[in-house]
Amino acid sequence: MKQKKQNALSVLLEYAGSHRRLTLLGLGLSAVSMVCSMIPYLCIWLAARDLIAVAPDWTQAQSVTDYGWIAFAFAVGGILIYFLGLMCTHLAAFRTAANIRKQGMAHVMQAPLGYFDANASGLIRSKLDAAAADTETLLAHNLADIVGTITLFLAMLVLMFVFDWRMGAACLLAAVISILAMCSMMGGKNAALMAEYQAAQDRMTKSGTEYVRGIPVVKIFQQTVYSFKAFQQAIEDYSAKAEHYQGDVCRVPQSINLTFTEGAFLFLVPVVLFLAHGALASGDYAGFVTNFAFYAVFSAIISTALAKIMFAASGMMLADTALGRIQPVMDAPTLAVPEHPQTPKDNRVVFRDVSFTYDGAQSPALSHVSFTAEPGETVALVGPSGGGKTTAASLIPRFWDADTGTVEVGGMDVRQLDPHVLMEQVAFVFQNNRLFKASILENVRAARPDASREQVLAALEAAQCGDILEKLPQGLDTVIGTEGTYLSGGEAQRIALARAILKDAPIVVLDEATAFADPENEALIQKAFARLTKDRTVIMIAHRLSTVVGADKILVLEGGRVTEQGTHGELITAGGLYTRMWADYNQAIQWKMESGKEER
Ligand SMILES: Nc1ncnc2c1ncn2[C@@H]1O[C@H](COP(=O)(O)OP(=O)(O)OP(=O)(O)O)[C@@H](O)[C@H]1O
Repeated sequence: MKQKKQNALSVLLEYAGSHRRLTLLGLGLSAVSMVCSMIPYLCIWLAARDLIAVAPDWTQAQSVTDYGWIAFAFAVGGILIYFLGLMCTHLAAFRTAANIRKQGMAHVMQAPLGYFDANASGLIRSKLDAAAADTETLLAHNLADIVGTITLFLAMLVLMFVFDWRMGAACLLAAVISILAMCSMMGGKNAALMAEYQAAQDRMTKSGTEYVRGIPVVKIFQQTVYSFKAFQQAIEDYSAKAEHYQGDVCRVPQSINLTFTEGAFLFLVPVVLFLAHGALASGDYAGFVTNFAFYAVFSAIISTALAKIMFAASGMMLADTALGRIQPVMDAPTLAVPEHPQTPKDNRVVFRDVSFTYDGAQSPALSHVSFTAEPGETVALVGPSGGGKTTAASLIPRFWDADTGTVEVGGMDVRQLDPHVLMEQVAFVFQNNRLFKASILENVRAARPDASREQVLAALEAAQCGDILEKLPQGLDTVIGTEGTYLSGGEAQRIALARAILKDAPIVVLDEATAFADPENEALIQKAFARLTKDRTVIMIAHRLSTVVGADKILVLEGGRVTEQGTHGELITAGGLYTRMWADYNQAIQWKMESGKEER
C-alpha cells in the first residue's frame, strides 16, 4: 500500500492511475501558458525601447505594431492554453477522486468483518469522501497554479538578468527576503511548533465530536459543559498553542513577508537612483529608462507570484492532511484469501488449540481453546463477562483469524475456504442486529437476494414476526426507520432471526441475548430460536442458563480458557464454576417468583 513517507503529489499521481498522463499534460500546459503570459511584457519592453530610440519621430517606430500583435497573440494564446490545461487537470482530478473512493472502498471490502466493529462504516465513507474532495481541489486548481507559478518564477529569474542584472537583483532581493521569512515560519524548530499546533487542532475536533456524542449522558446526569474536562482542556490547549504560534512565532516573519511581498520595488528605487549617474555619463539614458520601466512593471508580478505560491502551498498541506486521514483506511488489514480454496465436507465445527489476542490488547482473549461441535449438535458457550464467548464465536465467520491453532468448518481450516462459501455455510445472529434503512422485505432478503416474496413471508412467519407485519402501515414493504416506523430491540431481533432462517445455512452462530425483550417478545424470540436451530450445527452464546440445559455440550469460558466442558448434568456433578452459576441462576429465579407473589 501507499507509503507514509511519500509526498502528497506522488501519492496522488499513483491514485490517478491511467489519468496520470492527463494530469501531467494539464500541468505542462499550465507551465506553457505562464511562459506565454510573459511574452507581452517582453513586447512592451521592446516597443518602449524602439519608441525611445526614435523619439520624437514616432513614425519611424514601424515594429511597434508588430510587437502589439505578437503581444496580443501570446496573451490570447496563453489564456486558451491555460483553460485547456485546466480542463485536463479537472478531468484528471475527478477521475483521481473517484479512484480514491473506489480503491478505498475496494480495500475496505477485503477487511475482516471485525474491522467494522471498531470502525463505523459511515465514518470510513466520510473520511474517503472528505479526502477525495480535498485532493480534487488540489489537483484541479492548486497544482496547476503551483507549476505555473514556479515556471513564471524561473522565467522571471532569466528575464531579471537579461536587461540589467543590477535592477533585476534589486527586485529579486525583496522576493528572497519574503521567501526566507516564510521558510523561517515553517522550518526548523518552528516546524515542530506548527505540527503541535495542528495536532492540538485535531485533538480539539476529536474531543468536540466526543462531547457532542455524549450530550445525552450530560443531560441525563445534569452535568454542566465543564464536566467534559477533556473537551475544555483541548480547547484551552489549542488556544494556547494557536496564540503562541500565530502571535509569538509568526508575527515578525509574517510582517516581513507581507511587507516584501507587496513591496518588491522597495530596493529597485534606491538602486535606480544610484545607477542613474552612470547611465547619464554613458549616454544610454534611453535604454536605462526603458529597463527601469520594465522592472517597475515586473516587480508587481513578483508579488502576485509569491502570493500564489503561498496559496498553493496551503492547498498542498490540505491535501497532505487529507491523504494522511485516509491512510489508516488504506492500511486496514485484509482478509487472506486462499489461492486454491477447499470445500467443506460437512457441518462440523472444530476449534484446535486456538489462541487469539486483539490488536493492542495486553492479554489474549482466547488461550488454547479446543472443542468440537458435531453436525446437528448445539454447543453453548457460557461464562463470566469478558470470558471470550463472543470472540470465539467471531472466529468462525472470520471476523478475525486465530493467531495460533485452527478453526475448522466441515473439516477444513476456515482460512482455506472461499470466503463466499464460508458465508453460505454460516448464519449469524449477533446482539447488535444491523437492519438497513430499507423495507422489511429487503432487510430479510439481504440473506438470499433471489428469495421470492412468499419465501420471505414464510421466514418472517417462522421467526414469529406476524404481529410486527400486522401493525406496520405497508406490511412487508414498510421502510424501517421512516415515518415513525421504528422497531423495538426485541422486534428488530426477530426480523434478524427471519433473515437467518431465510438464509437456511447448515451452521448457526447465535448470540441469544434477549436484553431488549419484554416477556412477550422473549417468548416469541425463543420460539424463533427453536425454529432457526432445528437440525443444524449451533454455536450459541448463552446468557441465561435456562436455554443451555438441553445443549449437547456446554463450554465454560473464563479468562479466555475453557475451564469446564460437558453436558448440563455432567457439569452440575463436577461442582465447578458452572455449578455455582446454576445455583445463582436458580436463586435469582426464586427471588423473582417470590417478589412477584408479594406484589400480588
Ligand atoms: N475489539 C476488541 N478489541 C480489544 N479487546 C477486545 C475487543 N473485544 C473484546 N475484547 C476483550 O476480549 C476479551 C473477551 O471479550 P468477549 O467479548 O469475547 O467476552 P464475552 O465472554 O463475550 O463477554 P460478554 O458476556 O460480556 O459479552 C475481553 O477482555 C474484552 O475486553
